[in-house]
Amino acid sequence: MVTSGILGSDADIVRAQVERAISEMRASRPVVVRRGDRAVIAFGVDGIDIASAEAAAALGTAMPHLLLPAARLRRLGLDRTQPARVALPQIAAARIEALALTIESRIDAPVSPVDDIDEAALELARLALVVPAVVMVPVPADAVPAHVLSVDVDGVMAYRRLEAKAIRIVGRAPVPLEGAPETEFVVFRGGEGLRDQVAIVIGKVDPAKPVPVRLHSACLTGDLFGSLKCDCGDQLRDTVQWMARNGAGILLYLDQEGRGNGIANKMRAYRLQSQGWDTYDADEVLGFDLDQRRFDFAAEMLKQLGIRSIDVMTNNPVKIAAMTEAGIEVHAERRVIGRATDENVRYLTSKRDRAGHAIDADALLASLTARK
Ligand SMILES: Nc1nc2c(ncn2[C@@H]2O[C@H](COP(=O)(O)OP(=O)(O)OP(=O)(O)O)[C@@H](O)[C@H]2O)c(=O)[nH]1
Ligand SMILES: [Zn+2]
Repeated sequence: MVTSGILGSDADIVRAQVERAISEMRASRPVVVRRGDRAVIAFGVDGIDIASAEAAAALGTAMPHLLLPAARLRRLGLDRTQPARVALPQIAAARIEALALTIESRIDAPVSPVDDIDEAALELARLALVVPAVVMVPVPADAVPAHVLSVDVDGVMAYRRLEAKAIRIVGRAPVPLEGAPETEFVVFRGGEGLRDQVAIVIGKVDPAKPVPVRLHSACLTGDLFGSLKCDCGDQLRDTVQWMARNGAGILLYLDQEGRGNGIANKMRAYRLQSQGWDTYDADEVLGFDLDQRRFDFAAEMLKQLGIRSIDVMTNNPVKIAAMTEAGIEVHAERRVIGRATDENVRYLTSKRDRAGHAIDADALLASLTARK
């Protein structure tokens, strides 16, 4: 049913609810996740207020549980590919922290499968860029306090897909760059969590031919500050210069810091890395899988710029597959390699070995040795 009201159609209202729920979760406030007459009060573990979780438990009739993603369960010693629940007879802060966050913990109780409400709560945590671990307190639907925001399971699960299409241009202007004077920045709003995404259009792009395109996920440390821990800054600048020299291209600068985990979680992962963990294991300790990113909204940006066929500049097979799946023809692939440093060699070889990136790590190592 489509009705017209102050907030728009029914679909617009559902979208607004999900966006508000993301904001609540980021603020460490509880959210009610509902389906029909089932209701569960969800508390993201990141910044959880134990007193309010206890107050919610006092309203409940069923035992609360802690929801953990597969990556975290693996770190706790279980061979899992799906999330699971652990019963919480009490809302005990120390136990929740041990199960959800502590490095060297082990699972301490049997786990059970998740349901649709659990899946939606985990998706909300991911959209909110908080650690994907959630305390779930089932309550009777009529016991839910009016001031706690409610969100519907189907709305949450459909959100990313719908939002990818809802992206739109909100501003554009010429921004001459060093070495690429004929450049335009085109800002889109939408996609995951309504963030702003930027297409940097270099030179005169001809949509009738395959266009050189790089999808570049934001890396504050590498892109802006020249961090030695990754190769992002080199990839960014080298691509822009290459496009300018070769006539034209588009760099999509995507607000997906930390492989989609957000800057706070990337710093938590870096802290673990400084204690010896590799880039993917560090993310797993925090409950994240290899990569949280989706690129469907990036394909939509290209379509709105009139681009249908691209020469993609990446080493990442997931980016290539995502373009093809979203209906963008990948005419050719070009690799983008930054400088090897003592600090990023392990990161680059991990990307090759664990995420299948097309990185010639032997050549990188040789270039590192040659420079010494
Ligand atoms: N979680 C996490 N993210 C990282 C780490 N190092 C870099 N990143 C992020 O990884 C992403 C790298 O983005 P890209 O260079 O566009 O993508 P890619 O997957 O490396 O693929 P390429 O196109 O081949 O470069 C950025 O969002 C960085 O912030 C890390 O150690 N942990
Ligand atoms: Zn980086």
